[in-house]
Amino acid sequence: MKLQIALDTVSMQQAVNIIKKVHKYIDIVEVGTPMIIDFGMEAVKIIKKTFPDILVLADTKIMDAGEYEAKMVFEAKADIVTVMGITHVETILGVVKAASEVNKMVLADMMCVKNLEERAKRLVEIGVDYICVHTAVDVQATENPYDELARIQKTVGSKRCAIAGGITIDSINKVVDYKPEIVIVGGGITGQKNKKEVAATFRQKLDIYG
Ligand SMILES: O=C([C@H](O)CO)[C@H](O)[C@H](O)COP(=O)(O)O
Repeated sequence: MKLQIALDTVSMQQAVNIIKKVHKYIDIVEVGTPMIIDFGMEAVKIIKKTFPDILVLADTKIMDAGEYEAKMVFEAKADIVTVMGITHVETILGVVKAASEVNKMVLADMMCVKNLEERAKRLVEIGVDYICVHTAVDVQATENPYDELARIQKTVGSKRCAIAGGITIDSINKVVDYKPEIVIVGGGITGQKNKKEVAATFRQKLDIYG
């Protein structure tokens, strides 16, 4: 399992400082959607240049103009781009086309998708690399992604699963049994005082379960 740290509501300097602290424990850095709105693809370029050995995911949450927008993301040297699983197949096909041309990857964010299993199968068929169950920040007070993880793991297998949305060191035990390929943690690390120690604990948990 890969640990992805989501950097959402931080400045560029804060982002670099956090990555320096947790670098040895994480596999993927997510340039979160708020950072992309704030800094654009410069955020991706700076992080990729500063930490060339870490995979960078740009959480663009593409909904339209899939090929065009994905090309911009890969030109900025991101390794993974996100597209909304609920959007048109044509848009997702465009994102997949852009990724395949540069041997990069696509994660589909399944937020708000109702026919989860059916849609997940279709997206894998058309070339999406990861299917991410995701509880939006705005509804985390009442919802969580764990039931959807169980459903998606059964549908597409652990290697194609990703999960995000309010995961903490106290809730990681609800995740590891399903062995999702990518475990995405934002506030569960960035919102903690002892970010390095918490990241190390997440790493230890994921490594125990494989
Ligand atoms: O994608 C995200 C959200 O939509 C805000 O952009 C977050 O990166 C994702 O939810 C992970 O962050 P936490 O929920 O704080 O773990």
